[in-house]
Amino acid sequence: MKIERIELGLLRVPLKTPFKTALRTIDAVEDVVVRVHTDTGHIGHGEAAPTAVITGETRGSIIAAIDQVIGPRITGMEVADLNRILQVIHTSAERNTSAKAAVEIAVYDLWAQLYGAPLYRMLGGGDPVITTDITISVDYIDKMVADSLAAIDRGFESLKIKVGKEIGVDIERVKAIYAAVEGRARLRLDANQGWNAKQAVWAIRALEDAGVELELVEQPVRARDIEGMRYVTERVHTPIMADESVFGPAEVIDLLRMRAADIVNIKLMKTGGISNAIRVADIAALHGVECMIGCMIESSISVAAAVHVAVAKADIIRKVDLDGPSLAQYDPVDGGVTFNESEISIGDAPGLGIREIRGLQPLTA
Ligand SMILES: C[C@H](N)C(=O)N[C@@H](CCC(=O)O)C(=O)O
Ligand SMILES: [Mg+2]
Repeated sequence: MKIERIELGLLRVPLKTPFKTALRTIDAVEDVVVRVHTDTGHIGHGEAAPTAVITGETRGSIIAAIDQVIGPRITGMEVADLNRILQVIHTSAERNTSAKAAVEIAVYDLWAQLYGAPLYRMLGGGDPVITTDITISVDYIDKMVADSLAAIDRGFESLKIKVGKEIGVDIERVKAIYAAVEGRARLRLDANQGWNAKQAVWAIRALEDAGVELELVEQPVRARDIEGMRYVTERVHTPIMADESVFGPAEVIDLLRMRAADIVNIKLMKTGGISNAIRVADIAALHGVECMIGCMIESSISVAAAVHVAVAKADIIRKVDLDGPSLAQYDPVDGGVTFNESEISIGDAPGLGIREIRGLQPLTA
């Protein structure tokens, strides 16, 4: 099975409600889809989310990186030579992690198809059913309480509450949600870099003192402020999770050596795909640190790949934030992984199992 050409498309799926964080507001999945064609007629699927505020990538930069840099280098290569292809993808450019992720995911999809097995089995196997949390956007307090209760009605038992705006209001937001859902859902907070280190310690201690039980607080301070991450981690009881501070293996080694977080959030769009996601998980495990697997605003193409990784690395990846498809108005993918609110399950189809993507706008051939 040889790679013949790479086709790019644009996918737009409106969200049920605008997704609001301390970093941005967005109302649709607007991702670049990769279809890697082979001489056997098999097609591998991948997806890249342009999240400029986190990875620095835009739709244009992703298209250019794949079309002009990564694509031409892997064309003609044998899918069976997976490790060589991965090396070419990762040495073809610095950064551009979402562009690399999209191509890597498509190549892994083909590699598993080549051997006729679902991808998670090729990655080591596991129980093909997992449970995700859902994100509650930062908003007015009453709206966040109502959204949290609606999520519980949909069957979600774990809520990821976005904060990181007006710190005093953040504390009130979390107290109000906790009072409304206590005993019915676990709460995780994600400040998306919105606080500084002293503010974070103050806010988290205020919540601890008020008896609010939090499973974790994600990325309280600026991505580059690793000292700040350590400052917060050392001073609060609540576990602190690194998200934007950690992209790939090198950052996770530095961060964990400094003991600057208790948990690591792995995202394929930050690691550059599956191979480094597995490395990050293994490095975290060596440090005795557990991981979450998360996503950007992505559809069920790239999130499916993250699900396969989550299943295969379930011993280390103990928390799941793969709610992209649940936030979207519909699932544009036929086949693949089944996203049924909080429950996500993988079938027996080879690779990612994607048969068709509805509404894909072709870009190049
Ligand atoms: C969608 C997921 N639950 C999430 O919150 N992901 C990111 C933000 C993604 C984005 O802005 O696209 C996170 O910070 O964890
Ligand atoms: Mg986050």
